[in-house]
Amino acid sequence: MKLAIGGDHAGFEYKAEIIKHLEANGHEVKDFGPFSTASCDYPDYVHPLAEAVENGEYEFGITICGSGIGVSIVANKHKGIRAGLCWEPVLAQLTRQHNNSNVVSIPARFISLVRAIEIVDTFISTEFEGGRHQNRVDKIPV
Ligand SMILES: O=C(CO)[C@H](O)[C@H](O)[C@H](O)COP(=O)(O)O
Repeated sequence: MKLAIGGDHAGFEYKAEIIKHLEANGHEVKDFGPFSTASCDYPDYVHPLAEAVENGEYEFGITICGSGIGVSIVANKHKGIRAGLCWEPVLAQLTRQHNNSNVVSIPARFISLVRAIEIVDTFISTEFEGGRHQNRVDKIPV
C-alpha cells in the first residue's frame, strides 16, 4: 500500500517508528516531514500531504502532532479529505467503516507508541461499509 505520513515536531519520534513498522510490513511510505524535532508549523507539512492524498497519489494519509487536533483541522480543509482523530483502535475502525476516512490523525502526546501503531494498522486494514454511510459521506462536501 502507498501511504503518506507527516505532522510536526511533537509527532516526529512516533512518525519515525511508524514508518519503520509500515516499511517492515511491506508498505511504501512517503515522509512529508518534518525531519527533525525542531519546532515547526504543521500546516507546512500537512497541506502537501493532504493534496497528494486528494490527488490519489497515496491511498491513505497518517498525520501526527501533539494532540492530533491541529493536523486534523488542516487535513479537513481539503475537500477530498476526511481525517479522523483517533486515540483508540476502535475509533480508527469506525472512521474507516462509517466515514470512509482517508487520513488518520494521531495525538502523540496522549497515547503510547504501541497504541499509535495499533491505530495505524487498524485504519489501513479496515474497509468502508458503504450503504447508509455512503449517503452521509456524499453530503459532506460544501
Ligand atoms: O496543533 C496542535 C494542537 O492542536 C498540536 O498538538 C501541536 O503539536 C502543538 O500545538 C505543538 O505545541 P508546541 O508547544 O509548539 O510544542
